[in-house]
Amino acid sequence: MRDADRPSGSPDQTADGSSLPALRFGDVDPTDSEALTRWLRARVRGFHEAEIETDADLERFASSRDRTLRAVFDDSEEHSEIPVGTLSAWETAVRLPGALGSASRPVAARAISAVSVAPTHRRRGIARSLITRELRDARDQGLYLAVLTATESAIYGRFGFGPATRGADYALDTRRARWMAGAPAGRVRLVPREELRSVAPEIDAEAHAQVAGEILRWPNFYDRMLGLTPDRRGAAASLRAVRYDDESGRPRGYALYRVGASATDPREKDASVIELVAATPDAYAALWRFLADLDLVARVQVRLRDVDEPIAWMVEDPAAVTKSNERELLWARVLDVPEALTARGWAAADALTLHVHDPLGIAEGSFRLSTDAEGRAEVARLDRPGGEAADAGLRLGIAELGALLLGGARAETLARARRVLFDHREAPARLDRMIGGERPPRLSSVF
Ligand SMILES: CC(=O)SCCNC(=O)CCNC(=O)[C@H](O)C(C)(C)COP(=O)(O)OP(=O)(O)OC[C@H]1O[C@@H](n2cnc3c(N)ncnc32)[C@H](O)[C@@H]1OP(=O)(O)O
Repeated sequence: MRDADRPSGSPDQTADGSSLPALRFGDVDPTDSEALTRWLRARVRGFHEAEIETDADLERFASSRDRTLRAVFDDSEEHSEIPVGTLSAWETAVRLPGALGSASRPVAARAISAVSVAPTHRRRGIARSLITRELRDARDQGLYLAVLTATESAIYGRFGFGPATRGADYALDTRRARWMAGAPAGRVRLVPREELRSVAPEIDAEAHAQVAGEILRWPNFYDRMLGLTPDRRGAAASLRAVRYDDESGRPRGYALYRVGASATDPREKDASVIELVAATPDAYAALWRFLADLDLVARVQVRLRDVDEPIAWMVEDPAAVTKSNERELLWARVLDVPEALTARGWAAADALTLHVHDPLGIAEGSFRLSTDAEGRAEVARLDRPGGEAADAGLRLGIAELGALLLGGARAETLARARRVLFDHREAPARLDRMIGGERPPRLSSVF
């Protein structure tokens, strides 16, 4: 490779271990458009997506310019300027549960995405090396949590990620929708999509504070969601936006939807909801009623909602609502146990010992978790594991702790699955009471 062809950025070191010879790990400068394009070509190749050919294709990945782009290069390749491995990372805020009854708390976390390896280089440990480095780097930067959404759920448990939120899809049969309560007093207005751009982040912030699990959405997220970016303009032509204003005229919710031919019956139409965000129960009810009342529409379909979405309780006939495709979405990886446990709010005062195993050795240890009636926790590292564990102690992996942290999994269930082991039978239930669980955590977007 000629020097001029060398990828920009600064490959930092040779790969670790003899299993990865001739590979260089380095960061790509996202402000160098040629280097960024090469990185993106590797990324789309890894995900089997269409090649990057036009500026509009590049625009699809505009958020990459604000991220740390990791790359692995193979100098023995003919086109060695194109990475054989990619990973992107950025600092985000994830919402952890607040103390009982209070708002969820945004805490800093490393978000990881775009993990891909060239089809020619799979199963040689490249992804393992990229992910392990990223987790250690995040911990060294003082972050105590890493998060991702996965394409395949079998991959990330081995790196200490636990499934932390679950979501489900719903369909409402509009012909069977008879409402249990009267219509809210506010107003639903059809608005140009551009108009939602300024209010959507505010409504999101209010709605997301009511649940754990959401991550901070980035500016380009809104532009793309609303169809305002060049690559989305065509598809956005059929996108409609509505906003709900409460009685005082304050925007409290919005929905984005499109009406199209039904997948199940060509004579009918479905409303597919791209986004429905409600900061109040009135906003939620009004937006659903608006969607269900749309002429020509036989079904309203929504994706990635709560696992116990209220819509089924709003209609007389619960069978008018079909739930499907329940699945995990956010994966959480604890990098520092005391910091992560003290960052969330707790629901009951108690004390337990946790013996945490970490296959990567990043956050391993034994800890005494004490919570008080105000929802605060103190966590002490135990120097002599075992010595203080005469009381109820629990043994669990770091992935199980990640699943429990946001309240999306129950220690009792994990104990029955033998993924949480206990000295005293009541210990898992005590941990569950401390964790609480007013509303299951939820993430509404893939990243
Ligand atoms: C957060 C995100 O970005 S999610 C997106 C993930 N990327 C994709 O789905 C794109 C298509 N797939 C790929 O590019 C690659 O196959 C990757 C990134 C999933 C894996 O890359 P590889 O370099 O082959 O993985 P690597 O060799 O490091 O394997 C790491 C471990 O994961 C396991 N693994 C890798 N892929 C899979 C899979 N698809 N299903 C189950 N296990 C897997 C390996 O067996 C290995 O296990 P071990 O270390 O315990 O023995």
